[in-house]
Amino acid sequence: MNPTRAEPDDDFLLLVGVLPSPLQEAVRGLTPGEVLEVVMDLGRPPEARLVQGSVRLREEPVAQADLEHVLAQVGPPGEDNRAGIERTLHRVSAIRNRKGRVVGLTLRVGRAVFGTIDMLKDLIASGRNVLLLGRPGVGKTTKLREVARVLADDLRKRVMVVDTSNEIGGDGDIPHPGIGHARRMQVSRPDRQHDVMIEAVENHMPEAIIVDEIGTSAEATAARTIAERGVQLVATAHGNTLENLVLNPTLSDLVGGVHTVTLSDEEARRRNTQKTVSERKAPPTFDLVVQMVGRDEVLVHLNTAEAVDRLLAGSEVGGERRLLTGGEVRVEAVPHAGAPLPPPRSKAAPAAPAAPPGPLRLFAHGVSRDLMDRVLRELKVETRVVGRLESADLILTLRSRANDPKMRRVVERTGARVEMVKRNSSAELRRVLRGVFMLVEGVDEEQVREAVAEAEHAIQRVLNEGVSVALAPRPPRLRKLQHRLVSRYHLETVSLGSEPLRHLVLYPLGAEVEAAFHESEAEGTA
Ligand SMILES: Nc1ncnc2c1ncn2[C@@H]1O[C@H](COP(=O)(O)OP(=O)(O)OP(=O)(O)O)[C@@H](O)[C@H]1O
Repeated sequence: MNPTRAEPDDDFLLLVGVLPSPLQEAVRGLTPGEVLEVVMDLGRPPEARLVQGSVRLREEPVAQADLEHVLAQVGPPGEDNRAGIERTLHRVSAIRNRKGRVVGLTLRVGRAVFGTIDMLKDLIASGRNVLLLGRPGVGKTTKLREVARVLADDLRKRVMVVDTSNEIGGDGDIPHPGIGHARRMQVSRPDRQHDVMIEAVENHMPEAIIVDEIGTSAEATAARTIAERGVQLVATAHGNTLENLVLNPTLSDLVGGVHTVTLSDEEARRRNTQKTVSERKAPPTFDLVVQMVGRDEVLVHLNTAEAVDRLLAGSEVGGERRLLTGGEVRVEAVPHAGAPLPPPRSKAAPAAPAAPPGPLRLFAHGVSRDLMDRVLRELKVETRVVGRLESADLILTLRSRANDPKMRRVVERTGARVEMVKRNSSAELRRVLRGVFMLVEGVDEEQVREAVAEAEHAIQRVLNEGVSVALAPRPPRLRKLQHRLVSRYHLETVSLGSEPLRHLVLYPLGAEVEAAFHESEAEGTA
């Protein structure tokens, strides 16, 4: 049996079937493709969580008998408090009280989604190790399942899925067709995942290994062992962004690990830094990191080593944004900025051998090349000025030439970013390029770092917890920088208060924000 696009709906009915009958009726009334989870908490009305928001399934609260009804269908949850429904991809997770009795259930709809990794296919096919990051529920497991199928069926590799909670290959001993011909190893207890990862390499000669949720240092070590044996590893890890991972002492090893080193006075002067700095310790286990911003939007770090080095040097990491819209994949370069990377300090900490994605490629369209070169030198940003429109990641165009049909055609094809300058003056070029590279004039680097770190932390909280978060008061330039960072995640921001206490507040997606408050920083007028 091959999975088809229609199959999830048939599978969906199997999940509906384990619910008490009044709830079955309510869930059947919903559009299957929009249901992500059914949530049943003792003493509260049951709910369905949808792609957009959630709905109550009935007013009457969930009773113990309702929970027992579901558990009788799916069997007792394992040590990870999860149970499955045989030959489906659904997952039922239990919440227990202090005495061990189940008082809540989350029934997650699992789906095999064909084509969901179209925007990552080249990365997967490259044979390099890929780590997927993203907030819970963003669709990491669904992508990983399709990675297994594509590697096994389309690229004809010997693939082994290490399936700790049977989430990738589904419940039961025969894997779900969603993983294609990939083989699957079940894991008896979650704390054995690292053993099974090693067992997979030693006993079954795989060319690729797929693992969901690397979360412990034993698993990080197993991942390194697999990578050292030349087996391709595609995995997910706890953590939403590369920054989270680097700051996580247990998992930072996946991206090379971090240690603190003390520089000589001369070296510190040369780099213009403090004497004690954080540096990457080793080559990363994963060559590429894919940060899932949404189901159909990712930020790819094509060279983990370089991205981590930039992060530790306090610079913008940049990357490649990929978007799937109407079946088309659009790729845009996200420029990185800040000080150039320090050279490797000694042979003990070499840079990873992976091919670097290179600096941002810039094309001057109607803009004086000499002037642009001069401003770029002055701003000390790392770019390569290219001679062909087709090779550019970023096109700097004179406003009067912005509608040039040839340029528009190229942009449509390459997805290059276009920035406009009103006139050929160095002040204007400086203004635009500063915006592109997020350079902030008149504030010291430490303040910039702090404002960026604060905004990133808040973004994660808003995305994970769905709450609004107020940032500390900042001067207008830093608020503008924070606003720009937040807007990449399509979150709402407003500025509140008056100077010097004016500050940004971040709101979750879709929150109703009073239009009158809308952030003027967006237009750069603050
Ligand atoms: N491309 C997609 N199309 C339709 N549904 C999807 C898609 N991606 C994910 N989903 C649905 O969204 C929900 C969450 O997906 P998934 O379990 O893959 O997320 P996750 O990031 O692995 O979450 P967690 O970290 O909590 O395990 C599931 O109900 C899944 O079926």
